[in-house]
Amino acid sequence: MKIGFIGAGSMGSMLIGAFIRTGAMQPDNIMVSSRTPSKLAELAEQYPGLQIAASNKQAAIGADYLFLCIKPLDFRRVLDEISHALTPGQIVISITSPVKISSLEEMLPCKVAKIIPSVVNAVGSGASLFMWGARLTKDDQAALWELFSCISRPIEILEEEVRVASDLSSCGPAFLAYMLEQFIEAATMSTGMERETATALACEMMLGTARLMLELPCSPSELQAKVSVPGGITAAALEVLRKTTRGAFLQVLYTTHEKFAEDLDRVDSSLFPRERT
Ligand SMILES: NC(=O)C1=CN([C@@H]2O[C@H](COP(=O)(O)OP(=O)(O)OC[C@H]3O[C@@H](n4cnc5c(N)ncnc54)[C@H](OP(=O)(O)O)[C@@H]3O)[C@@H](O)[C@H]2O)C=CC1
Ligand SMILES: O=C(O)[C@@H]1CCC=N1
Repeated sequence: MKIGFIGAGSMGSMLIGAFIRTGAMQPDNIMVSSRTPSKLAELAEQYPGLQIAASNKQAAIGADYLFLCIKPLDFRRVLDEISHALTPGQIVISITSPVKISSLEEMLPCKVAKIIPSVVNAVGSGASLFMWGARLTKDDQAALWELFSCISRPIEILEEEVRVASDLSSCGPAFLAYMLEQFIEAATMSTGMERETATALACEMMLGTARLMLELPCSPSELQAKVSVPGGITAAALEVLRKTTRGAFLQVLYTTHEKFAEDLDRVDSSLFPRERT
């Protein structure tokens, strides 16, 4: 088994670490290439046995799975480097939402899957969003599903809904971290509570909230009702929160979708500069 990774940035390193820690991959089976050699050296030091490729092409040659953990506008260059080295039986996994599966299938001779991870997969939590390319067999799909089950909860989505799904699953940790930051800041500033204590309380609360909603299960409104004693403190504070944040997430989604539409155009022009411009 050979597993190639191109791109050892935030997500490439996260996936490698998560797969190794759960035993889903052995370092000896992994070969990584990236632009900045120091990041590769760090990974090799962290995971003895992990192989550093001299080029993207070397990472691609013979890989059963080849993960492309690069940003949208880096695809053209990387695909040019690796496309002739790939063969029909290999599986390329792209983790990048605005690069369409059909574009990858047009440019590569192999099978393609689009799987969007989330930073929280680092702790075996969160979802991974699955979109299948047309050339994958049922066995390929089952094997990829099993692999990602080791680090996440795989969820199949339509490629057309990748933006909103990624907003919830992959951008979501940043959005919620921002809100927790506000909450913690308010707690420490208004009462003098230690930041460490406030952070621990907020994090435990967030973990428990998500678990309760999934495991009871209960809806967000049901959970609000459970905590809000009629005429009590939570109900009063929720009113303030509703007034001050109403419509915020609509604005958030509007922003991500607008940026995504621009990215789709930019990626398309970079992948097919002559044909489609
Ligand atoms: N961050 C997140 O939470 C999530 C990100 N994604 C998607 O994953 C993709 C990667 O994101 P992320 O890891 O955060 O980005 P990073 O910038 O952290 O990582 C990208 C990596 O690709 C490397 N790279 C760039 N060009 C080349 C090249 N020509 N050959 C080889 N390596 C190259 C970069 O090298 P260098 O170190 O020199 O810059 C960098 O290490 C993006 O498309 C993003 O949308 C998806 C889900 C969640
Ligand atoms: O910020 C970004 O563009 C990426 C996409 C999903 C999470 N991070």
